[in-house]
Amino acid sequence: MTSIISARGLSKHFSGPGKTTVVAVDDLTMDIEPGTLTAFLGPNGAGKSTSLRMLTTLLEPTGGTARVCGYDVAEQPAQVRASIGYIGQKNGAGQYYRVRDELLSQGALYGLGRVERRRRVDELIDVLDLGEVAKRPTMKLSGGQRRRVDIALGLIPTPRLLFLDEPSTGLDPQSRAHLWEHILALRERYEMTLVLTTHYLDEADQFAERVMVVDHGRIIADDTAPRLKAELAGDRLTLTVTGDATGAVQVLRRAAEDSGTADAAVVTTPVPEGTRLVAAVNHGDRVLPGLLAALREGGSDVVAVELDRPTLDDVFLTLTGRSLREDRHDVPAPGEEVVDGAAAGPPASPTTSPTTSQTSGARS
Ligand SMILES: Nc1ncnc2c1ncn2[C@@H]1O[C@H](COP(=O)(O)OP(=O)(O)OP(=O)(O)O)[C@@H](O)[C@H]1O
Repeated sequence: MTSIISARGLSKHFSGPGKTTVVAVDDLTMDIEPGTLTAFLGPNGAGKSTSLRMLTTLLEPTGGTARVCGYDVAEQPAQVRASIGYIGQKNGAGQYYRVRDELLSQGALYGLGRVERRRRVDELIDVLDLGEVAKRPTMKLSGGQRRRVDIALGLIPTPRLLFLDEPSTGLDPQSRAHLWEHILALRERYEMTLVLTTHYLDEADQFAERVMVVDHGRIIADDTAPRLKAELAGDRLTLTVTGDATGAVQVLRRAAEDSGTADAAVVTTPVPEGTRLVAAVNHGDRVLPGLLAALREGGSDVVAVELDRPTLDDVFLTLTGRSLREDRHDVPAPGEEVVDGAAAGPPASPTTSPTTSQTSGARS
């Protein structure tokens, strides 16, 4: 199948403080198949937005090449922009305009005729569940509703490929879940390819078919979430045993080694009932029955068992020695203002700017 995105050695360097260079993206090489949902997952400053901004032609790469929807991002930016949608991190709808009017203006900007424009806007209002707020000015909407208006703006020209930069950041869990329902429904309805960035481990885990883990500008892992978890982070098995735990430690260590885990160390902690033993094992569900039988045979008395499945955070921890959760802190990139709901007009023209709901000035 022909890739809808194909990047080779894409990189972006910025000038940092003094005479330093910030390598924001380093040698990004990947192919993305049409119809897939890919998530770039990584901590603040990992290079996720910069990657998206190069692929959407908002930033000129320092090196490397990329083709998006069959067009070269450097040589044919107008064609790339006409084929994609891009929803940036900031809210883009004009604060004082009513939602429906804002969407209609975007339709006019993209050259849709009056009838087609209305049809498209009404369809998006319906699909994105904006009917109740369609006559309200954007500034009177909740964060989740505004994000849905942003997405509607980005979808006016029916792009085949939609880029979303942190679509749900800052929303409460209920609004996030609601927004995701819409994103998934839109994907199905318009058969779009989606590429998004996120800090949320659960979102990448649950919704993306492919997770690209990014750290310090590089892709450090790229696979489905189940495979990343199975291959890079074992299950965590916790046993509580009474009496002398020496034999149980040996049995557990052997089981962990046999399961092929990268680190078969057993951590022991005294607890009121006896000793708690913790080890990483691969395929804990399959290991557990045999392990319990071996412990019983060896005379160990197991009083409690817990099996924790790995998360993508465990994957990140294995790869980097750091937790994504600890890395998370909301800081703006240099040169970026923190403006909640910053008003930004629609793109200057459909051929000079991508379908964006964000001010499209490059950061470089
Ligand atoms: N215009 C700029 N000038 C200098 N450095 C920049 C600029 N834009 C981004 N950077 C730096 O490039 C690196 C990658 O930034 P980027 O915004 O791509 O990260 P990110 O993974 O999207 O982070 P976040 O999750 O916070 O949005 C960071 O070190 C950032 O500070």
